[in-house]
Amino acid sequence: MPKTANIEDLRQRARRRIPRFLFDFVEGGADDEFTVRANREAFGRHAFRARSLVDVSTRDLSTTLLGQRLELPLILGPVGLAGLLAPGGERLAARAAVKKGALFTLSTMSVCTIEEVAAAVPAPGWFQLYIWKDRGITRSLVERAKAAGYTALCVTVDVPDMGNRERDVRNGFTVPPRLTVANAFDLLLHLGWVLRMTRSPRATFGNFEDSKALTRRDAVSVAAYTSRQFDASITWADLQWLRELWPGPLVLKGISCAEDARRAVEHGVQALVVSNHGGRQLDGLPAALDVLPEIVDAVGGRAEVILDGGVRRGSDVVKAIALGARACMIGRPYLYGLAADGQAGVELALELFRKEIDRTLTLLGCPRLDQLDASYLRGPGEAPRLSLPAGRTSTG
Ligand SMILES: Cc1cc2nc3c(=O)[nH]c(=O)nc-3n(C[C@H](O)[C@H](O)[C@H](O)COP(=O)(O)O)c2cc1C
Ligand SMILES: CC(C)CC(=O)C(=O)O
Repeated sequence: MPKTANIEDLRQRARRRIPRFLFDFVEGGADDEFTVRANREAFGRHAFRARSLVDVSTRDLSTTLLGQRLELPLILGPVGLAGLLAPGGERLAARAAVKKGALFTLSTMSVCTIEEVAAAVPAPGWFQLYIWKDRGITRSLVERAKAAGYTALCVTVDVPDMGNRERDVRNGFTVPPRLTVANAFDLLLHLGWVLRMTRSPRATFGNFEDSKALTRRDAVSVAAYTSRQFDASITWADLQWLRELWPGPLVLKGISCAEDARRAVEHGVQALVVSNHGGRQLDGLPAALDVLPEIVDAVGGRAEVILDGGVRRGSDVVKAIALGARACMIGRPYLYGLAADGQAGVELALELFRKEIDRTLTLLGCPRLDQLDASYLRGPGEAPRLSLPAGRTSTG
């Protein structure tokens, strides 16, 4: 098999290794997937301004995030159902993050439980919260995360209801996944995945008893399950309630305009994730990278800003940090690794990023990540657009 040179190669490996309905769940976005594509294309509108004759013989890729030192400026974003890609998927990804000096965020909607992931690593990372209509359940999630030692609560604010994921509708994707006439051939082609999953203790949302009880006969779509549970009535006022439950750092994920960024800071949020949920929620939102400068400006250093969406290259990370992000969050890139080769695949994804960030800093003439600023970029209008071959989001 040819060597895996970049994240796109890892994506191709993942595509071959898991059933189509699962790959589509990972890959897909909402409606026409305009925002999914926009996230990626935005990076091509920024070109570098490199400096020459700078001593770049040693480089420093480290950063600090909410006081924690990271060897790599990368956060594995919260991802529901990662445990369907490989048995124990969330545990494997959390271990890979620790090994490579990145940070892991566990989703409320994980297959492994809050406690299982915490027990798999020396110190757990962040816990991502979806607010349930039943506040007793929400409270219990926060208390479990606190007891298990998660270091920050990352509240996702862009899912009052699920985005319209048409690939999942078409594929009839359910939790737990079901054998149907339509997907029988797909499953037959991926017997390795079927066998691997028979070793998995569960294929549903592990943190919830009602979900754990779901059988293949009463399987539900992700949209139906979350619509029943997620609270679409939450407002800024509810953050105060969360503050009382969670004394540690609070992160808001899914901020996409300056007004909300300012409000988040006024509510004492320590970090915010500029994100459109990887284009999976409101289709038509601009690329996360395009709204980053407006948000960095609105925050004015009063909170840490993280860029999430479309990051596929080390050079993307360098561009986001030059525009004021402290770190980048990645979703699909590490899921490709997990699907392709379990923990080793996630480590490979992170190693590809590490090498690319390192090489970019070297060639850019900026040996330290913390020295990056907008002077290392030529913005849209200042430089010709860098474009990939038609229809490609990366090479490979
Ligand atoms: C399969 C999948 C499941 C996701 N589940 C969650 C989730 O449970 N909670 C959440 O806040 N974001 C979730 N996200 C969004 C990611 O955290 C992240 O915002 C997005 O993937 C970033 O875009 P990228 O995939 O281009 O890196 C999910 C994304 C994917 C691809
Ligand atoms: C399982 C889902 C609720 C996770 C999610 O937020 C997503 O798919 O984007």
